[in-house]
Amino acid sequence: MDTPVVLITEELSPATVTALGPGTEVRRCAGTDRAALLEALPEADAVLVRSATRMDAEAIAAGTRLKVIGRAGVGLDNVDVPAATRAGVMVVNAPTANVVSAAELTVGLLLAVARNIPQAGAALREGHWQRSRFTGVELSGKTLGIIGLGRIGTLVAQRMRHFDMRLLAYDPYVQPGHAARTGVHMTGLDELLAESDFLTVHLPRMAETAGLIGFEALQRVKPGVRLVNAARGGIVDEAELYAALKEGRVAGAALDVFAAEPCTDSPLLELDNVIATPHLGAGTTEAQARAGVAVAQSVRQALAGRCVPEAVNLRTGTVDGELDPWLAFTEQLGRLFTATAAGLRGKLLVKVAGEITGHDTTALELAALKGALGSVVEGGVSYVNAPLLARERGLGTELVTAHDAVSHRSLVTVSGALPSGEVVSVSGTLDGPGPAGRLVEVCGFAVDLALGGSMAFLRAPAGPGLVGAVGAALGGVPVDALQIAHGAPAANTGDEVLLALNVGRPVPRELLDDAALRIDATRSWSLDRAA
Ligand SMILES: NC(=O)c1ccc[n+]([C@@H]2O[C@H](COP(=O)([O-])OP(=O)(O)OC[C@H]3O[C@@H](n4cnc5c(N)ncnc54)[C@H](O)[C@@H]3O)[C@@H](O)[C@H]2O)c1
Ligand SMILES: O=C(O)CC[C@@H](O)C(=O)O
Repeated sequence: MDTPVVLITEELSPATVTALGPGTEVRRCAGTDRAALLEALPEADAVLVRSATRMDAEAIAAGTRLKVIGRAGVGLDNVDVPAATRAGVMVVNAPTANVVSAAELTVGLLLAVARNIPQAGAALREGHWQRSRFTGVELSGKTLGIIGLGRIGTLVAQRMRHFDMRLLAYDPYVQPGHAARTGVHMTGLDELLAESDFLTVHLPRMAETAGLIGFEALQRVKPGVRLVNAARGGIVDEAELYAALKEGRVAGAALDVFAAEPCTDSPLLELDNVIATPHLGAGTTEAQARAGVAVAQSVRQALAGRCVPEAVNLRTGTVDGELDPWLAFTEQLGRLFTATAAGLRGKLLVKVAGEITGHDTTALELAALKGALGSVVEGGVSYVNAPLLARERGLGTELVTAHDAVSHRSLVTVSGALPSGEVVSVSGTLDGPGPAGRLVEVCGFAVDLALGGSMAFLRAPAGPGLVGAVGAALGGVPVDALQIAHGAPAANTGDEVLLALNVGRPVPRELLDDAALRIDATRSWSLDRAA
């Protein structure tokens, strides 16, 4: 396999490249230079961005080899996650890496907007010693309204409690118990706006939150309120905020984020009662190192074909390391299932039995689906888009687990019913020495062959001379192993047997047809080495 190319499009901590390790080729381009980005993406297996690179549908489509987008930070508003999911591209972020830094900046902005610190400092540099002009207000005894009590909102609450502030929060998705433990009283938005002396916003930017603090909300604020936004631009309507600041209804604002960034010419920047920073919430050495390393580690896992706990568009969470070999193996079973069933209909049942059920095996359902769809769906199938592609084809999946795997330590079976009612199933295990898995059952026939490489199967009436006839038909195709498998006692296989072969190279269809003809096979199929 070629060395994967990781494209870095923004300034990231040097620790990021170290964490990517020697097995990747790092390339760089400026994510804000659209033409350069679109030119570099087609060769990238992974792209690492912060908030300034727009990974929209066009950019994702340009990344024809792209397997993962790593966002070294929290917000994903610059990444089109649905477009990535459709394209089978994993999106990973570093959801907790910079929350402390963002909360600390918020605390700094609250103090700065209360005491006019930046303005007073700037005036002093210009030679003006103006003490009364910059008289501020205390935080102690005042009410702080926190809009969005998630990770950062909570850290801000925990810190501001020590400034003797009364804490209110508006967040319809937070449990009251969490707020109570943090010393915060939950309210409706109107009550919070009416009662707060300081407001701080900690929401993601989404359709629902864009413009949330707009004309109506700013009409309802307590006159003289001071507002901090270190979350995302656009949640506070900039034109309405400007008007409210001019009128004095809002006494001051501290803004770290803007609707369009970089932002150097907003009318807000001309107001004396506005202080601003250039999106510095995550701008600390610690946060950058944490975010870079976390996202680099996730990207490495994604490039190695593993499930990544931090992936935002993947159904599985953490996958135990011990389950890793089972993922690739179950994917192979999924491929063999599709070849055996000659199609995909209705529902794919993934049964996991035995010792491995001691782990969370949800990812095996995805692995089977990825394998099952891989040979029949054009374009890439990944853990990310497999559920979507299955839904589009009306294919359901179900995972069932059983404690006991009968004669194996652990066993995975992928099965499904054909329109005729016939059940197709394939089972395999990784029991035994070595990493290679064994195929132990195909449609009720008990086999014992290595699963992998190229295989061929013929189902035919039992009788003499089967092996010779098949061998003669396959001619020069090297046969590594051949078994005549009989139906398991409970299987409804009649007087048929299954000839199952491990072959050294893919069997051309015409040779398999010839072999089938010679032994009156009722069905024949093959599995080629996975690409
Ligand atoms: N300035 C910076 O550099 C910087 C750094 C980190 C994060 N951020 C921004 O801060 C935001 C918050 O980060 P977080 O880690 O706390 O996220 P989070 O997901 O932990 O918290 C967001 C909270 O908003 C709430 N919420 C969602 N929709 C809401 C709505 N319509 N009304 C009220 N509440 C709603 C959620 O329930 C959640 O509790 C991020 O989305 C990111 O955009 C900015
Ligand atoms: O500095 C950055 O890249 C943005 C940080 C922050 O806004 C985030 O969403 O993580």
